Amino acid sequence: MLQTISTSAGQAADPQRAEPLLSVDKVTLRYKTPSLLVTATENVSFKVYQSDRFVLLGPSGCGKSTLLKAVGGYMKPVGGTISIHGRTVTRPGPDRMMVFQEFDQLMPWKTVLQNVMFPLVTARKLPEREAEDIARTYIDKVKLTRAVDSYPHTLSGGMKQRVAIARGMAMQPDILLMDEPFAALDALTRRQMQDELLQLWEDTRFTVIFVTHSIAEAIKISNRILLLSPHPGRVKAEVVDVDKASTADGTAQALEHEIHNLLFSEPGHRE
Ligand SMILES: Nc1ncnc2c1ncn2[C@@H]1O[C@H](COP(=O)(O)OP(=O)(O)OP(=O)(O)O)[C@@H](O)[C@H]1O
Repeated sequence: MLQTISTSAGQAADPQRAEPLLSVDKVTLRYKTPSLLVTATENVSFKVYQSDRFVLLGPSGCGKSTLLKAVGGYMKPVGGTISIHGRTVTRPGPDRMMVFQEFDQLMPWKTVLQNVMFPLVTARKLPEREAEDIARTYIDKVKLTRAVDSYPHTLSGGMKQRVAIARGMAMQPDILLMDEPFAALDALTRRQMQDELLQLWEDTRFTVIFVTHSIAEAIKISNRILLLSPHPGRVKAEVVDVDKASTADGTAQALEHEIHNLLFSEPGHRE
């Protein structure tokens, strides 16, 4: 099992899949505030392939969300490049849809159907009829058929996250970017949503980058995990073939233990 962990700084390549969908190459990301310059990530490299369930994992402040924002095109690297299908990312686009942790990412004055249709009509410029058909398909996939005409304030947190996932997936992006989408849910709903996400993946084999600071969630959701250390975020190791490890008896716990040690092994570090 331990051979699935590579400490070669996010460069683990899969010879079976030569062309990565996304390449993050030596990326440094900084925030400028009036009083200081914060380096969120430094020299981070990784590759994401078609149908990967790629997890960015690390303690609070290691730059997971910042990396996701940069892949989304909302932030420009001060060093390095991010490219999709070989084209440098310079701005947000419908090829990268984001799902956030917050439950208020839906438009409260629109129904579930209207929320899911919105980017299809505005960004993809689809006719209403076609947008509605696609939206209904994805609303069915996330098991919200009966709530299609409901407004967000009448839905539970888990249902709202399902709508956000349906809205992202309906756009059929190259990559779905998920920033701790289940972190604000209760433990039971969270587990249920993880199972549903995996079922959706079995169904459509979409490519997803998923941010979490839960090691157990990372192991359950992913096929590959990038481990980041904080202040500034640097690649600590990459775990490949996670799905094989997590389905073998007792291996998931051993892997969880191993990842925990890798992430929190520095002297004096607190979780
Ligand atoms: N808008 C901002 N302005 C200045 N600094 C920021 C800003 N957003 C994040 N940072 C800093 O950048 C670093 C990385 O933050 P980021 O939110 O990407 O980490 P994270 O790994 O996603 O953390 P968490 O798990 O707590 O969400 C932190 O030191 C944070 O304080």
